[in-house]
Amino acid sequence: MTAPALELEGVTKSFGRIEIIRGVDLRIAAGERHAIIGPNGAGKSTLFNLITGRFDITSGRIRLHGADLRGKAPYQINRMGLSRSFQITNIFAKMTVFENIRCALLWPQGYGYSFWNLVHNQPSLTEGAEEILEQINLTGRRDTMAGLLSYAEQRALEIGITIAGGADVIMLDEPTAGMSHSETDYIVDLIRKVTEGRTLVVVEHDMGVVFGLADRISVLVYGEIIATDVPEEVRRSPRVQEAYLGTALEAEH
Ligand SMILES: Nc1ncnc2c1ncn2[C@@H]1O[C@H](COP(=O)(O)OP(=O)(O)OP(=O)(O)O)[C@@H](O)[C@H]1O
Repeated sequence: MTAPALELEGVTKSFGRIEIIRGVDLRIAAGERHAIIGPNGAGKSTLFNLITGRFDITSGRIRLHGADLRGKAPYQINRMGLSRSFQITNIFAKMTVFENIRCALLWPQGYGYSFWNLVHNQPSLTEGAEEILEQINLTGRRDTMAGLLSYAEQRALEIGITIAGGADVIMLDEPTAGMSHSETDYIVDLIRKVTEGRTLVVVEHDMGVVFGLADRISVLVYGEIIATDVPEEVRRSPRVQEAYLGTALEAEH
């Protein structure tokens, strides 16, 4: 049997004396699109930061394709095939869209930005960058300064940067935050397209996005997963309704 793309076993995280993540077990299969939802302060961002190596876990295990992530730095986890979004802060506003993607392609090859000139004309990088631009629908904005893109386009670029390294597990933290309905639809389509054949873990507040995108959903409440299931079952679960979804779905309308 192949190992899950991501596996959490009894994961806890305490800040000082307060336990924020309280024994999370989760298995996400390769190719699955998985959403983590829950009320404010439930610990979603903390869990995200534990998986990506930004925070150390207090106890438990996290495995990526069977490999234990304990003690690994975020860049090492990235090289093991997991890439996360950093919202728009990862974008170089004064570089073009194309240059942003090409930079992102350089990182996993071990080049720093100081080598930029050396690789300026490397054809495989140029081709790779063009391919990603196509996937994120920004070919027409190739030579635009990233800082001049619309908000939704910047988020699309951010997703392009996230997938550029070739990671097969993609983690997105609230990819549609602050978007209008039409921008949200645009980004959801794009996420669906670029995560085809990859594993997606998404933390998201917009229930329309979650139910439209996820194969399975985990509901985190006070640092514990109270349900992991397909969207219909999660929606039907009385426990989830009571703890979270009733109010979250009402907030949608
Ligand atoms: N570095 C930290 N030190 C101490 N407490 C923290 C730290 N980071 C988060 N917390 C606390 O952990 C709890 C969970 O926070 P977290 O941001 O993970 O929740 P969340 O589910 O992502 O919330 P939201 O939906 O509002 O983004 C909160 O009570 C928060 O105050």
